[in-house]
Amino acid sequence: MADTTRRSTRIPRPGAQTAKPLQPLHLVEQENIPVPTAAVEGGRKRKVISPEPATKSAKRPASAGSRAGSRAAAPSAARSRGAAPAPAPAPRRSRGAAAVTAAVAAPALAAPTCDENEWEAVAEETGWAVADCLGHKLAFAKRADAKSKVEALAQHVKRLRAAGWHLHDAWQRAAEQADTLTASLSREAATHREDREAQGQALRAVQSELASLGALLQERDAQLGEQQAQVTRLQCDLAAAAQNLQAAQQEGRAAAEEAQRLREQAEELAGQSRALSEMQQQAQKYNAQLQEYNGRMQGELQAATEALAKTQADKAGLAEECGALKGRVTALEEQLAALASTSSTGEQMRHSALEDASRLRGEVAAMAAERAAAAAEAARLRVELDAAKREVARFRDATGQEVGALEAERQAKGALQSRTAAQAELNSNLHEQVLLLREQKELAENKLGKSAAEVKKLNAKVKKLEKALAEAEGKVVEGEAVRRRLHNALLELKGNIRVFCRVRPPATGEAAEAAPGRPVVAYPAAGELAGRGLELCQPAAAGGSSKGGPRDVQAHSFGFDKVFAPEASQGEVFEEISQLVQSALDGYKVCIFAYGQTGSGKTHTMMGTPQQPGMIPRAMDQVFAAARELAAQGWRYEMRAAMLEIYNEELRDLLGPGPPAGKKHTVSHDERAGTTTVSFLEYTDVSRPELVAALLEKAMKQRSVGATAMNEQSSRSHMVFQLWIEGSNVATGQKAKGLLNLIDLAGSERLSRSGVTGERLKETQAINKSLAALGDVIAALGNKEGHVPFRNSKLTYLLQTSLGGASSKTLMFVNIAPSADSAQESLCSLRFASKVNACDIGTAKRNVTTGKS
Ligand SMILES: Nc1ncnc2c1ncn2[C@@H]1O[C@H](COP(=O)(O)OP(=O)(O)OP(=O)(O)O)[C@@H](O)[C@H]1O
Repeated sequence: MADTTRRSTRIPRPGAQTAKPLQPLHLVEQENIPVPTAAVEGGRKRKVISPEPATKSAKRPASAGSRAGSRAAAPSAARSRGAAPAPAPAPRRSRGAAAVTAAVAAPALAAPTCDENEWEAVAEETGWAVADCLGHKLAFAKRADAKSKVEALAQHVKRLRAAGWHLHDAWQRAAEQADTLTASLSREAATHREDREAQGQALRAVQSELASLGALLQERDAQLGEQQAQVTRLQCDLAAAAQNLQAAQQEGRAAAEEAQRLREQAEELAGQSRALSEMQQQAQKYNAQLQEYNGRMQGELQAATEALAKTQADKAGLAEECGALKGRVTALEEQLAALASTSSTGEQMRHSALEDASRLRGEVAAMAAERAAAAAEAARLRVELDAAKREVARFRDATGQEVGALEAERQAKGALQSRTAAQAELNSNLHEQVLLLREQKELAENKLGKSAAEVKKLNAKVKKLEKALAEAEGKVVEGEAVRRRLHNALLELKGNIRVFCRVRPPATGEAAEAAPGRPVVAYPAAGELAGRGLELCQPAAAGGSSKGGPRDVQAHSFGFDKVFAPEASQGEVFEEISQLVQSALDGYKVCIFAYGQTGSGKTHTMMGTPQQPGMIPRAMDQVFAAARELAAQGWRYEMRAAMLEIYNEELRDLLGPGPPAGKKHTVSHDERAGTTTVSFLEYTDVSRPELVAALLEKAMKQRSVGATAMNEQSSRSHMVFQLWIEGSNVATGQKAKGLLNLIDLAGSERLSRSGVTGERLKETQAINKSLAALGDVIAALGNKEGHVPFRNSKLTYLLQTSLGGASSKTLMFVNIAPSADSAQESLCSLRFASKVNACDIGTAKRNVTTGKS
């Protein structure tokens, strides 16, 4: 960390460090104002800037006076011993050496004849500076006499002695101050080391906390994912169960309806069955009656048939008898004829025959009567038979009808019985079905009950999961808030003004060595400055020569928040600023500048090329990607972009047509809302990432590009890219308004080196003025001054709300060319950047934040 410059004669004036505002150093050098050279030119000079020095410097004259008094006493004592006047004291080399030199040199200042105030009298009298006195050549008038010559000589010697003592006093004061400064610097270095270690520890703690938080977040994300998948599965199951339940309910309802219908049918059938049973019983009764009647009829028929057969047998007997009687009559008539023929005998015989005949006639008559009676009896019997037959026929008819009816009834009964059986079967089937359905119903009801319980369980589970989900979401949101807080704390810990140095690769033909084997830019590979330190070697020619003779190279060490060697890719550089870009999404106002001499790689860093996109396109990609990621947590973003350049202290819109003729862009601030508006500036909605590339291309084409001696494509204007980000979280109601300013500053260059005249000279002067104004603003902010000179340039006025607010974060890239030719410019840029880097360090706010974190 020690300043390796060998220009040890540059002893700072006390109090100059804080009182002097920052300016680009090439300007400082032009003004020839001594610049305080601290032990380390770069590096963060924590707690250097404080209001204290002003008070100290106010008190200083008194102590200086007392020192002057004590110093005056010593030479007087020496002079009183008559010692010869001492030559001007030699420069002090070290603290110990100074003490020795002071002790030894004082007696050597032999008896001067003038005192401490003598030089002031001489200066007052002559109006000379010490150098004038030392360089004054004594000249005598041609005719001057020896006395006047001696007097003049004595006068001159007196003045020289006074000058000598004055120089000696000045040297001694400087030596004392150097001692004090060295002591305070070493104390501060120790404090600084301790601070840095403490901050390093805090930073490591925060980083590990961040890492564990990140891991926790990832774990939570994974758990959330699993839970969501589980919820989805359960919801599917639930839907399926609900469908099953619905189907089961429908089935149940249908089954109940069917059961009801079957029950009704069964009841109807049971009624029918009962009616049929009654009918059957009646039919059986009727059948029995019919059978009885039939039996009776059969008996009667049998008796009638028997009577008929007897009557017919009687009739046949009568008919036989009648035939036998007829034969006997015939035989008697023949006998009578035979008797008539025999008269006497005949007569007698006739008589007897007559008698016989009359008896026979009687008998025949009796027999005829008998026959007639038999015939009558037969006729009666015949009538009776007919009647019986008719009765039988009638009975038969009746019986047949009855039998038919009975048969029909029997058939009906059979049909009824089979129907009853079928019905009974159906009934039993239905009964079985009813039982089955009842079982099914019970099952369905059970299932329904189970499903309802399951649904209840699932609902409870869903509710639990929803709660867990809400909790997890809450935790994610909380995690996001914690991340934002930690991210902010980390950035604050790192500093609200941070400086990165980037060294571009040497161009073809560019000499990158200050001396053989000594590269112009070297990077400490180990120690505290590894990765963030840089050593610039200035070739002798660029550094000038010293009084002590020609020197070879001058080495200057610097430390920043990060140093990127030429091989660092755009991606690696962006990685370091991505957190800052994220801050814009979190509602911060972010400014990222690229500062450096012409051709040092500012535009390459900010815009890049299509193959190697720079910070602006990468920042846009990140903003869109992060906005997409945050959408899952309910964040919605609206983005508007504008691009403008500041050329010769005038604003020009790079995306729109600009103001109408005769008008100019004006910048106005709304202090309360913390917003800035530029009149006639086109704000383009860039909610779609694909619009950005076209916008950037359009802007780059419009940007003023002119040729200078330093860079063929030198950008002579400051280019400002602004992205307004408005986010709102529908879930939490949070709102964030961020602004991202990405600024490619115009190339800084010393007028003497750029060799420009006319318009270019005017441009260069405007650029230098606005860069100096930027330095002033940063210094005033760093010193917590009451007045910050934002209005001194259009650039600082435009960025007022982004640079000065409590929620602003600033990063400056200092771009360096590695060539020997550019070493002086690089030194100026690095010194400017070092002062910017030192500005915000050691502020109360930062310490409190660090303590908290
Ligand atoms: N990191 C790098 N890697 C490769 N090439 C680079 C790098 N940085 C710068 N260059 C190249 O160096 C040249 C000058 O760079 P650039 O134009 O970015 O400088 P500048 O600082 O913007 O200059 P000016 O102020 O004049 O605009 C360009 O050709 C650029 O491509």
